[in-house]
Amino acid sequence: MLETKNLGFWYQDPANALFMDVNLQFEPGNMYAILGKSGSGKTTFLSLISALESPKEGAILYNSENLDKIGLTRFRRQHLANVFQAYNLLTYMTAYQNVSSALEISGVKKENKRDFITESLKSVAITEDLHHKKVAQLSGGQQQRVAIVRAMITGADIIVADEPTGNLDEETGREMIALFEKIAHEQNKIVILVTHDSDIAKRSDVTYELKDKVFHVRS
Ligand SMILES: Nc1ncnc2c1ncn2[C@@H]1O[C@H](COP(=O)(O)OP(=O)(O)OP(=O)(O)O)[C@@H](O)[C@H]1O
Repeated sequence: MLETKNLGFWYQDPANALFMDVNLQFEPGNMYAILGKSGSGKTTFLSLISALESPKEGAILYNSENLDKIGLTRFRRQHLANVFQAYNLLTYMTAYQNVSSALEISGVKKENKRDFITESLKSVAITEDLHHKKVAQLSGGQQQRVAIVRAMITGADIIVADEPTGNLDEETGREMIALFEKIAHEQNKIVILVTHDSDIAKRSDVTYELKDKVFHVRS
């Protein structure tokens, strides 16, 4: 479980803290949505639980251990995968090569790497005719799916994404949400999505809304 304990954060001035005393829990098997007005601090919160920023107050624990103690780099490499808004793909490489490089970077060993990559791409509806196309030639939704495969195959138990449906049409956005849901429910991962998309909030298991510096649980 990932949890925050009395977490507080500000950039320059403590008097202008984005949030204080945040105590939230994120459990495997659930998809979480984080909502809030533009500028409220959602992306900042995601940076904190992704160990890209350090708390100004309080702590973030993973399986009861402080991230500082686990080591921020180690936590990021072993436990967390980030699906960035810009998809974080190597655009000059093919879909297949992108997944292959993610395996190499994360140090995950697979006996039959070729089959594993092919099946992983097929599992998110990237058909075989697309596997050897450069990702720059794929549609936004297809690129997003390749980015999700990259996140899935690293073996990370926590998948985070900032506005994963932001650049997609409604139908592709819905497919993406279904995919994240599947990762949470079938692979027992913690999925945390920052979003303005009310469809994601409806489909998520738990929604936290950041309002007036406080996270509210929305049912
Ligand atoms: N590196 C930084 N240094 C100083 N202030 C920052 C920095 N990054 C963000 N901010 C400020 O912190 C506040 C929260 O920003 P953040 O990006 O977390 O909000 P958000 O809720 O994700 O917004 P949006 O929905 O528009 O993406 C904003 O007022 C922003 O200008």
